[in-house]
Amino acid sequence: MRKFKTESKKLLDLMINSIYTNREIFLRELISNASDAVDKLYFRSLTDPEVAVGRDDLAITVGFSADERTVTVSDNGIGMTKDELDKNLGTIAHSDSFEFKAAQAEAAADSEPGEAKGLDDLTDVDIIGQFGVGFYSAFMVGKKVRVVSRAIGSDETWAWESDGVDGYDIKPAERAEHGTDVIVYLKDDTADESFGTFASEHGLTRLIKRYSNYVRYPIKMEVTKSRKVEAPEPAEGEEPAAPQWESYTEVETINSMIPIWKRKKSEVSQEEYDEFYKTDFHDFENPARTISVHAEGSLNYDALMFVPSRAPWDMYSKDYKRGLALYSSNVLIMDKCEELLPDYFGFVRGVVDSSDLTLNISRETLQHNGQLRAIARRLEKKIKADLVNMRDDDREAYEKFFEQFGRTLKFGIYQSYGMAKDTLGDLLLFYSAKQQKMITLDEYLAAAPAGADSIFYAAGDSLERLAAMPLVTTVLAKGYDVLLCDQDVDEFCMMAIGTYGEHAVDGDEESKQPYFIKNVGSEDLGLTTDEEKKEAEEATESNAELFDVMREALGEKVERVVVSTRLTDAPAVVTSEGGVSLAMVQVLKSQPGAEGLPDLHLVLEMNAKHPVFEALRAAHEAGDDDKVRTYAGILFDQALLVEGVMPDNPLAFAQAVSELMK
Ligand SMILES: Nc1ncnc2c1ncn2[C@@H]1O[C@H](COP(=O)(O)OP(=O)(O)OP(=O)(O)O)[C@@H](O)[C@H]1O
Repeated sequence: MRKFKTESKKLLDLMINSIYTNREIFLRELISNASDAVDKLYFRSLTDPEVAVGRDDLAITVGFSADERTVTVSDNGIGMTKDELDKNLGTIAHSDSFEFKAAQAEAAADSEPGEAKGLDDLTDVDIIGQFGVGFYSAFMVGKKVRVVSRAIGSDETWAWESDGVDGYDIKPAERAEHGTDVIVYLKDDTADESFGTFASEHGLTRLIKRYSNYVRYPIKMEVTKSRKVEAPEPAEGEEPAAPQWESYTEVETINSMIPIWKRKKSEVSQEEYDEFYKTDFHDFENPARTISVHAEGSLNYDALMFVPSRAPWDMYSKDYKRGLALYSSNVLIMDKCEELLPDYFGFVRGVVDSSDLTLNISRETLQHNGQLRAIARRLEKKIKADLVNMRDDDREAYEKFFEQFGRTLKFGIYQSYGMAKDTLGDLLLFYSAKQQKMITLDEYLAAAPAGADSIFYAAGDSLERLAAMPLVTTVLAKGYDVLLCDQDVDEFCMMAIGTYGEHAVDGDEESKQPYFIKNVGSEDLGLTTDEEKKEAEEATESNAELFDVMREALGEKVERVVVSTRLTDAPAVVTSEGGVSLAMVQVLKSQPGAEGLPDLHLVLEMNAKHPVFEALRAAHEAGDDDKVRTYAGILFDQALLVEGVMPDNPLAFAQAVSELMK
């Protein structure tokens, strides 16, 4: 027996047991090797007139025997001589494929222009192997592996055999033509693992489809089918016999071969894209958008991405895993590569294929992901551009998209503390109280009165309620629009955006200022003239005694009672100082771990022109402060109710109102 030419058996052991965590990938590795072997032969046929094989003759065959517990991967590729078997399979981490690739790259660099010699000229050749370890993954599932190979142009066949522990034997064998059979003798089943399941039609077709669907040579397998047996015509008067079925076998190509993402967009119909999306991403609806990218240059990759029509049911659960499927040279590396998508575009599904990636040894994780990050950045730009197109060219579709995924975009801004606002800000839609439809921030600004320097919004839990809120109606009455925000994330998102775009100050193009995003319920909107402010301050002062009584009656609930500058119809309103609005506190309260909430600084603002205010003054002047206290409580509670907030003590409110009715 020959010993493995590696420093220690430990390396092999380590490899089999630790590098690959996922045992089923052994088939992917063996098929990739077979694909490399046929690719090499094809390459040889292009340069060596002695080798007469056509591309159509080349194939990979997968077979199994349930009784003998074997899985076989065969190819009619380049094959290996006795020496090559020894060198390639006897030395761990020796990759002939890698050397082949390097040699071709060198040839390409040296060749004269127009001289088709290097691998780069032959885009039809695409070698997958590079580390010289993939083959050994067969020992993760096999107790013995036998490789029968005949090199092209040789009349000798040799069989390499090993149990993957100490070493291997190479002995003469028989094979009709050039190529290689790798026969894996599956390990015995254990209580935890059933290796036998690999030796089944279902098990193998599943793995081929999953990992090797886009290998560019046909992967053939004998599959069992059933057909109806032609029954003889029943004799006169006889009932026709029940239909009989028989099973038969047929060799089928299991993989689909041509990756749809490598085809030019102009050559693929939308129906084909839709079918691919629905089959591969298990959706029953067509995608809302299809984004196909073919990049050549410093980074080479193909990407095919889809925006689903509907958010998957688990989209907003913490178990949802974002990511694009990552292929390298047509072989699946990873189902969901998170690094390829930012969180806020996590709803995008799709595939990226790049032969440029430096894969680490197990191909399951990527060692140097600088390239990956560069691809991710470009994909992000593509997705953004596509969404902008949809927003501008197909507004109805965009609004549907936003209904499904707008929350994700808003979270993206909030979670990035506003950093992502340049990417996402112009994609947002909010309900305009004035225009009564969904609009973008830019559309808000375009319709704003001359000189406007802010974007106003109101947050709460229902659009109807928000539209009727005095805080909103007064701003509308002044000719400004208010964006009505009814999602829990809205106010957080607005605060994270903070400012948006910019405008010239007093017509001076040199000095630009951003538009401030302001909550009508918690910020000075800058809509009051100095005179109005002064008037309100004086009115507050002259009613100081009355307001003291009211404030005391309300205890801790309010910081101050003042005359409002913003009210038109309503008798009173509750606003908040310090940036945290009433609506936001409601959202925070509903979250788990709501303790430690920021202190609210509430202000009861009174409408000095409202008859209720007159009634309060009259009661106070008549010395009836009990009435003042009751009214203060009712006013405060009803102002909360108008904003959709439940008073602390609804019963007391109801009793006070009933009392008044008597
Ligand atoms: N079916 C095959 N036909 C011809 N040569 C093969 C076959 N399978 C393996 N080899 C040879 O054995 C070498 C080692 O294979 P192995 O799978 O361990 O590494 P690799 O394919 O080069 O790299 P990787 O670890 O990235 O898969 C290959 O480079 C190739 O030269």
